[in-house]
Amino acid sequence: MRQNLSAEEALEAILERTRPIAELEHLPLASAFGRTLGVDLAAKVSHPQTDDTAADGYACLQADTLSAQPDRPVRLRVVGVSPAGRPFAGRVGPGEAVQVFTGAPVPPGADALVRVEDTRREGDFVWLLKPATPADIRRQGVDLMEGRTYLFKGDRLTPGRVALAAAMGYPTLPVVRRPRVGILVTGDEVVEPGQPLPHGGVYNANGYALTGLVAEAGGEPIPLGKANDDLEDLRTRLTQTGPLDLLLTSGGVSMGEYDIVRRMVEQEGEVHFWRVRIQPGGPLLFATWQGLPLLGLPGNPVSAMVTFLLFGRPLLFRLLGRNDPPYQRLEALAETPFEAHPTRRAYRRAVLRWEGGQYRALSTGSQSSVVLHSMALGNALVVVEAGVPKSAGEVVTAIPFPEG
Ligand SMILES: Nc1nc2c(c(=O)[nH]1)N[C@H]1C(S)=C(S)[C@@H](COP(=O)(O)OP(=O)(O)OC[C@H]3O[C@@H](n4cnc5c(N)ncnc54)[C@H](O)[C@@H]3O)O[C@H]1N2
Ligand code: MOO
Repeated sequence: MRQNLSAEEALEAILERTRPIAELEHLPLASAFGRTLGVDLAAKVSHPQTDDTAADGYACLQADTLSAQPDRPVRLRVVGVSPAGRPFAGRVGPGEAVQVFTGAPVPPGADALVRVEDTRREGDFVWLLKPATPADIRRQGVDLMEGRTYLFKGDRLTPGRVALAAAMGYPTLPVVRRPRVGILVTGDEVVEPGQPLPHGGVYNANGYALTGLVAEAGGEPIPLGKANDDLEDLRTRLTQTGPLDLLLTSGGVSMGEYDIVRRMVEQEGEVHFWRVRIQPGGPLLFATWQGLPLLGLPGNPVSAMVTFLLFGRPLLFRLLGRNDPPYQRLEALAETPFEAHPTRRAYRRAVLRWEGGQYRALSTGSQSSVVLHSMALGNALVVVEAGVPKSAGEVVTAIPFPEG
């Protein structure tokens, strides 16, 4: 078992043991938002399918119209009308024009367009007050070329990408099956909200934090309830589940004799690492137990959430095969000091706001791992390297919390 890893070493150890899920599901477009595309997708059609018009007006031969001016308009004979979806069947010849509407294919023979506001209609004729130009012709394939790949395996399906898949002709999309993530909280003292709180008890916050974080990261949260500080209870709850891709536990990973998650995986599994040089989240544990990866998150609510963001979310992204980074980093101006830890990298909770053309980071106050309200009040972590405190006015690196 490796111990006291840096955050980078811990992340690498997790990712090198995690393979993307190969199973795909085929979903209708409207159900695919937020999912991860499972294959590269090539356009089934070109868009525009053929050269078409970008404006309402008259299509004609540019050469006929070069001398047109408001006081010396050029007259053309209108030989047809073509709305979008109804191409003109004939051919435009010299001295002729076809009235077209936005999205109509450019009539054969025509090479330019004049907008309707630059014309005057008179019966079967139209007066052009300006020369026609090709500027309002949209070229075939300027958006999509048939056969070319525009969406890639691992792309998160944003509204723009689902719309593009629709434009490319796909009614359904192959998406990666969501990772099934079992979530187990541990601790004799942990009580469900709604129950009376016994002396020394604490309401289960972590189970809900992790359910939300897993769903937001693209996983399927599977709550496994709570195990008491008892090996048998823990084992039973972790085995009475359907198939899972990952086990997340909260609590029971530090030094105490009741730290049963750690004891169980030490006895019955393979511990890949325990303890990372970060704060909060120092006691983080990663193991394989009964063939399943198990990420043992520390019980303090802030520690559980921060370690999920830094390690659990990248693990889920790897299972999904996602292309985008699991979290962003940006620079911000510290508005308050951010304390360092002497030997570990600290992740301080902060309120990040955009003002005066830059991000500014303000500490949420007490940085104790028990202060869960710092996660509700704050919207980012400020990274403080070991032994290097940040003063107000310095530039810091911030990791915004993912939306959702
Ligand atoms: N002697 C040492 N003690 C501790 C160390 C250490 O290095 N040496 N590390 C401390 C750190 S740092 C952390 S973080 C915690 C992590 O401990 P565990 O993961 O074993 O967690 P527990 O002891 O079970 O619980 C810690 C804390 O969190 C509360 N908790 C637990 N589950 C929930 C839940 N579902 N919802 C809300 N709150 C929860 C629990 O009541 C405890 O207060 O260990 C330190 N100790
Ligand atoms: O690291 Mo513990 O995670 O400080 O509370």
